[in-house]
Amino acid sequence: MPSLGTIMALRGKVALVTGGAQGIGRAVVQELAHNHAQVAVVDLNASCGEQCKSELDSEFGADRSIFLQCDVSDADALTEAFQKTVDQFGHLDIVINNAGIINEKDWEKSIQVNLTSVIKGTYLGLEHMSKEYGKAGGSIINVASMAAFMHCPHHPVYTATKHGVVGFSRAMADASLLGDYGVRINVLCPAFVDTPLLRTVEHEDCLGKFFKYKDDIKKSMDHYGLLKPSLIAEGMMRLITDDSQHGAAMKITRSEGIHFHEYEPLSP
Ligand SMILES: NC(=O)C1=CN([C@@H]2O[C@H](COP(=O)(O)OP(=O)(O)OC[C@H]3O[C@@H](n4cnc5c(N)ncnc54)[C@H](O)[C@@H]3O)[C@@H](O)[C@H]2O)C=CC1
Ligand SMILES: CCCCCC(=O)CC\C=C/C=C/C=C/[C@@H](O)[C@@H](O)CCCC(=O)O
Repeated sequence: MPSLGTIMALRGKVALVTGGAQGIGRAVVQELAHNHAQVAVVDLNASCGEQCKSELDSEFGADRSIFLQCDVSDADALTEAFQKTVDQFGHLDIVINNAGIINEKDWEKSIQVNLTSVIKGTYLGLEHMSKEYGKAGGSIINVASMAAFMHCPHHPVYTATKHGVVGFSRAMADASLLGDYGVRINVLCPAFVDTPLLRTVEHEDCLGKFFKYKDDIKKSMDHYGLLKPSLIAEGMMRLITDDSQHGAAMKITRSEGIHFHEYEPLSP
């Protein structure tokens, strides 16, 4: 049951979620709509996206969401998706750069989707929300991973992209303060979550030369356990609605639940 505070915080707000048609993004889209936000679901997968839109229409009405089929690694397409969102709903308040893949074979693609697109999505979010562009402010949450705090031998490029997302997001949070953008920027780092992404590790096309370690990955999943996408959505709602959160790295694990990485203070 959504809290009155969350509904108050999100009613009239417009959110854009990349990778919103499945997995973690789908859970976040559901929670946003449930709390009376309007949502743009941006996803490469047209069939999943149309299914998601149909479900949202049935539960919340056709005016609560749009589905925009888009490859986030295509900068022009992503730019168009942001503009279509603002054209449809009039403004933008929340951006969740969530889309991500595991592909150690076509590792350049992993970097394009998991890091370059998150950078582009952050900059597009600022163009539509930052006071430096005459806008009213907002909130950006980039999705990294607990892989950003560990180094796993079976997906080194994926690990690199997630380290990059954390570093970029925290640096942009500092820039937002310095430049008085009025935009809070945070990063969310889940452990293993029970979504279709985890099933990609069964395919040699995704793990490439590291496919021989796939049993090791499964041991990690068994050891650490799988989280439900709904718990990640709960953490996302906290980052969206808690105005005190800026530059934070939220971790979500089976052992510690929703918590935050504690960074050493920078030496003066
Ligand atoms: N599942 C897990 O164990 C964890 C996932 N994450 C991260 O969470 C985010 C979401 O992952 P999941 O929901 O698990 O994955 P998922 O594969 O279940 O869903 C990802 C969605 O993104 C879409 N997508 C993929 N490439 C795209 C592209 N180029 N353009 C637009 N949409 C695209 C897919 O169509 C899919 O609907 C990713 O950034 C992932 O790295 C982080 C930690 C753990
Ligand atoms: C190839 C599979 C990758 C799937 C997508 C992911 O990003 C999975 C998440 C990657 C690693 C998860 C590690 C989980 C560790 C936690 O459970 C934690 O308890 C370990 C303590 C480290 C810490 O809290 O800093």
